[in-house]
Order: sequence, then structure tokens, then C-alpha cells
Amino acid sequence: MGFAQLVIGPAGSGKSTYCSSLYRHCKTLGRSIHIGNLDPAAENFDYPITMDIRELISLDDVMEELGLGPNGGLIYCMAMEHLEENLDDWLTEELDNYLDDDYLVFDFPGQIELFSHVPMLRNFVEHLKRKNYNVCGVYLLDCQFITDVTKSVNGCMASLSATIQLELPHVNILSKMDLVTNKRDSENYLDPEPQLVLSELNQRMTPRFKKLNKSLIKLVDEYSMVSFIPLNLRKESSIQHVLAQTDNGIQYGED
Ligand SMILES: Nc1nc2c(ncn2[C@@H]2O[C@H](COP(=O)(O)OP(=O)(O)OP(=O)(O)O)[C@@H](O)[C@H]2O)c(=O)[nH]1
Ligand SMILES: [Mg+2]
Repeated sequence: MGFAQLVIGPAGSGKSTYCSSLYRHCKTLGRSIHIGNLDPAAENFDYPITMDIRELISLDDVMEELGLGPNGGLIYCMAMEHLEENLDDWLTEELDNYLDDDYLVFDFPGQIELFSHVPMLRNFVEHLKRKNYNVCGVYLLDCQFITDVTKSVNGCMASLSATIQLELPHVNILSKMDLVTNKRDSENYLDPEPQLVLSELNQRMTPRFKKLNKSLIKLVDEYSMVSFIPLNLRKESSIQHVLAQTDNGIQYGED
């Protein structure tokens, strides 16, 4: 049985930095970890990667082949479509390099389209599962994005959408907590109290959104999955806590 984390979340939310810190943390613990890069546009890494999507496709190739500029989303989508056709063979070959109980962490690109472009991500997950991997989704959200109620609801919806689409054990992380100056504010949004969020939303928006607000909050509440774990990379104990949560999600170390 192998173990895998899929690290996803909006562009710039700190996914690669998280992978890097996790790598260093595990090395310190003497724990096995392998980082796979799934971002065709990634450039520099301060940690070794043992799997690299750029062997299969690079942003430069896509730009040249399709005559496109580095125009964010569109290119990524094309890249991912091309990827889909070749993904299975590549993964099969790559996964053969790992031992049965290896721990893999996959760093995804931040393009939001990727999450709504279900087949690629889901195929990837299905493939890992067939290979007997326990997989969990790790969704990172920059804590600066939830400093007010509308942003926090937006963040919850995005994470919820990823959860629903992936159908995997899921850990939500609020990243870059070292940048938070007002601790109380951010704590309010770590594990939002639905009724409070609702009344705050209603105060902020014109009355005609009342019904919509209510439905949104009900949805978030019913799934009761949207709570965030704070991650402060300056604190080893914070990384440890996040690792314990993800370990729990994929039942790592239980036998
Ligand atoms: N202060 C602080 N900055 C961070 C932290 N994590 C990431 N950053 C900064 O945020 C920026 C984006 O970080 P990345 O790790 O590249 O984010 P990403 O999610 O991999 O970005 P994409 O791959 O482009 O989607 C960089 O400038 C990082 O230095 C953190 O914990 N604290
Ligand atoms: Mg990255």
C-alpha cells in the first residue's frame, strides 16, 4: 500500500512552498518522502523531485506547438488535455520506481480550471487508487484571502467544490499564517460558525441576496467539511500538525 497527497489550490496559495517545507520536515524526521511535480510551467525547485510532468509536456513546448503566448489558463488547459492522453502510460512507468509503502506528494499547478476540468484530476486519482495508493487531497488557501466574510465564503465554496469533485479524504489548509497580524480575525474563519457567517453576509450585502446567502451557508454547513487548519511554516509544530492530519486522512502509519 502506497500513500499520496495531492496538493491543490489557487495560484500562489503556497503549494510548492508547502511541498518544500514538508520535504525538509520529513527528511529531518528520517521519514521517506518523494515530491512529484505536476506543474508543466514550474521552473525552480529547492528540493529534489522524483517525478516530473515536464518530461511529458512543458509549457514551452505547448507554446511553440500551438503558437500561443504564455497566456495562463488556456495553455494549462491545453497542456492538461494533451496530458490526459499520455498520462496512464507515464504514470504506470513512473510508479514502478517506488516501493510499496512509499509516500508521494504531488504538487499541482494553481489553475482553477484544473479542478473543474474533472477528467484529468480524477483519472490521476483513479490511477493511483488502482495502484493501491491511499490518496488524500490537500487544499491550500492563502489566509490573506479570507480576511473578510465574503472572501471567506468564496474560499469555502472553492474548497468544497474541490472536495466534491475529487471524492477523497480532504484536508483544508490556511497557508501563510506567518503573515497574519490580527490573530482573532483569522481564527474566526478557520472553523466558521454558520449562523454568524450568515448574519455577517446579510449585513454586508443588499437584502435581495438574503435567500441566496442562506442557501450558500446551508450548503457549506451540511457538508460540514469546510474547516481550515492553519499552517505557519515558521513553526515546526505547525507543519507537524498538518502532517498528522494528512497522515490521518490516508491512514499512514496505522499498521
Ligand atoms: N510569508 C509567506 N510566504 C509564503 C508562504 N508560502 C508561500 N509564500 C510565498 O507565496 C508565493 C507563492 O508561493 P508558491 O509556493 O510558489 O505558491 P504555489 O501555490 O506553488 O503557486 P503556483 O504554483 O503558481 O500556483 C511565493 O512568493 C512564496 O514565497 C508562507 O508560508 N509564508
Ligand atoms: Mg507551485
